[in-house]
Amino acid sequence: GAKWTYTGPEGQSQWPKHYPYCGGAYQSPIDIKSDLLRFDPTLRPIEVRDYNLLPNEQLTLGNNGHSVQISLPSKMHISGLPHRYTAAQLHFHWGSPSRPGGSEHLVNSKQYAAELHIVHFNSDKYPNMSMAVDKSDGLAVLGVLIEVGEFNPAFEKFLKFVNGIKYRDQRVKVPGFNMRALLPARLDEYYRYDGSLTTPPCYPSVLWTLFRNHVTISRKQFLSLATALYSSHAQDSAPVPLNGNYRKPQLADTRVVLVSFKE
Ligand SMILES: NS(=O)(=O)c1c(F)c(F)c(S(=O)(=O)CCO)c(N[C@H]2CCc3ccccc32)c1F
Ligand SMILES: [Zn+2]
Repeated sequence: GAKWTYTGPEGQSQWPKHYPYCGGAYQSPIDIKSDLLRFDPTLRPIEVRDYNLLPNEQLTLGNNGHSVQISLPSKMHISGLPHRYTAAQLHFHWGSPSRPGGSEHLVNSKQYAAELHIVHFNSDKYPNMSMAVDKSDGLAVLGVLIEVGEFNPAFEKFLKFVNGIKYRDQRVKVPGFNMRALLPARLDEYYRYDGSLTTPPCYPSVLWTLFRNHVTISRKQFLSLATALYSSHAQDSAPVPLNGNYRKPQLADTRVVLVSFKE
């Protein structure tokens, strides 16, 4: 589609001009405030299946100009939701060295340093992401909030290759690793709400699961994410740094955020 950015003349306030859903209802991310929460005892622990990839199962790590993404094998999936959701890709949102806040979801107006999204599609009903992406029951995204703190060995499995994908449309193969290690320990504690893609075309097609507990990466790891990448092509004369790739919180309207945990 047409080019869009997070700031500037094609920035997020302009997205609805070319992508009408971006100005519509059920938009993500949101600021998850206490007064929106409702405890739901029927919310089961998230069960991730076949997330433990072996080194010989190579993954494609890429810079798509909007984020750093890893394409995921279709054996990876979530069970325990109303339908089976098959993994498609994971990507990140982060801030910049000068403004370290870069998560998309906020919790009681606290913005974290970064956020991981693992995108899945409803493979019970749709053959692939493209057919699922604009359906109200099409997608399920797992969100993990990221803080700067302890070094994270799981993140290092791909962060050590980011210098090979500095520019838009560059891709490298990386050895598979245990994707479960990217998630927090407790998969039974999470926020759940109906929302959208946080990038154009902003389809309201996402069942959001944001884990209650954050994970950490070291300052050095954060800086490699926030300083290594460009949203411009290698041959472009003016390199455009890729950071601050997060959408601002959208109106919750009448939406309730279900929580799987008390207090
Ligand atoms: N925050 S989010 O989860 O809403 C979200 C993104 F923020 C994001 F950047 C991407 S992207 O593919 O890296 C770039 C623009 O689509 C996707 N990609 C999705 C949307 C469309 C599509 C098609 C195939 C594989 C993945 C995706 C995404 F679902
Ligand atoms: Zn995302």
